[in-house]
Amino acid sequence: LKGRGVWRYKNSIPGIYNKLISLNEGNTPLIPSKIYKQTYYKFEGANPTGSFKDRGMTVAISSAVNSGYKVVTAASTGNTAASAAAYASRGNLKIYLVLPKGKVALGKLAQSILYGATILEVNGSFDIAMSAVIRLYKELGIVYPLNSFNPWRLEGQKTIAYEIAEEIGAPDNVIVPVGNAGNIYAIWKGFTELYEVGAIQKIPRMIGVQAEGASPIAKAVEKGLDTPEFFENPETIATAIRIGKPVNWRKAIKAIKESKGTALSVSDSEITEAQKKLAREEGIGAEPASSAALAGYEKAIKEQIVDKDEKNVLILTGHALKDPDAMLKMDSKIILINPDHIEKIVLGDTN
Ligand SMILES: Cc1ncc(COP(=O)(O)O)c(/C=C/C(=O)C(=O)O)c1O
Repeated sequence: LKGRGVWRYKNSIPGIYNKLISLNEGNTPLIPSKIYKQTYYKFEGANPTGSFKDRGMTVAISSAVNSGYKVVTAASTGNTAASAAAYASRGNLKIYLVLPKGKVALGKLAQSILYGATILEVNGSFDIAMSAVIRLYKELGIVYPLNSFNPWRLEGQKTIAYEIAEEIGAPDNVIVPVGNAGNIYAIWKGFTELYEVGAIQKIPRMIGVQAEGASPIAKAVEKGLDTPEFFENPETIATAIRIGKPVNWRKAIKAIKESKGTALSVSDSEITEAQKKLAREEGIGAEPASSAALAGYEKAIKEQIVDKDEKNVLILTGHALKDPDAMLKMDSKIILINPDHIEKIVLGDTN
């Protein structure tokens, strides 16, 4: 495992790990944009279970195993579930996933089943599932909570910053989709650690992007509030970030403020258009919540919050395959043909 992905940075990850539970996560592609001169996409969909969650899960599950836990649990909008289930099976741990019934994208539910997790469904939002896990952990203490208030998760996720800096130095702006708000803080923490040891000369501005119907942090930043107004019934097609009460909101606001960044929200239609643009112009398949990064980026350019010619990195947090329903709803070119006449179609198809 030496020299691979997240554990290449073992010395900067706190904790003693006699045993590493790893799927060689990390080392994801940094893809230059065809559209914007100095814009890059950090494609986290290339991780073993298809999202950035694997970076934090390898650390959290390794920590659970090294601490002798046998049972782990996580509430999730889907990607944490898929990742936790994979790493739990890798680490021979029993896992209970608490999921909002009917609100988890197909690919993620399928993965959670595939990896053999016990799935506890609740009627209600992700936030209801989250509060159940917190109560379970506080009352029982025998289960190990894997959500992103678990500091080990963020220690793994901060390696996103390390990889970016190694490849292109410190960007001017980093645009991150925000749900439970751990990742924007983790990435900021990574850049701050590099800055403190002199590896980079400036810390990028952290730009958080939320879906309008689930945007407590974006609204708090826009209104200059210290405490966000939470969303009782968050709603967006970007189900991964359909979170009304982010557990890490304090950390996210700290990262945004200290980096002189900001947070903004985008509509579902802007997210859908961005997902199409990423795929059909950049050749990159990202799920709706990830595409919010491009929607937010283009809105930030329009509002002169960022300059498109600066060195900017968008974090594409999850693979398009996670949410097949979102793709199937898109305009498509499907033509039923008589196979004997295929040349007519192709020769006649001028566009
Ligand atoms: C694709 C994708 N993009 C962005 C986010 C937001 O990251 P955070 O702001 O650190 O929460 C998530 C989060 C998912 C969960 O919270 C979960 O899986 O339970 C995600 O899956």
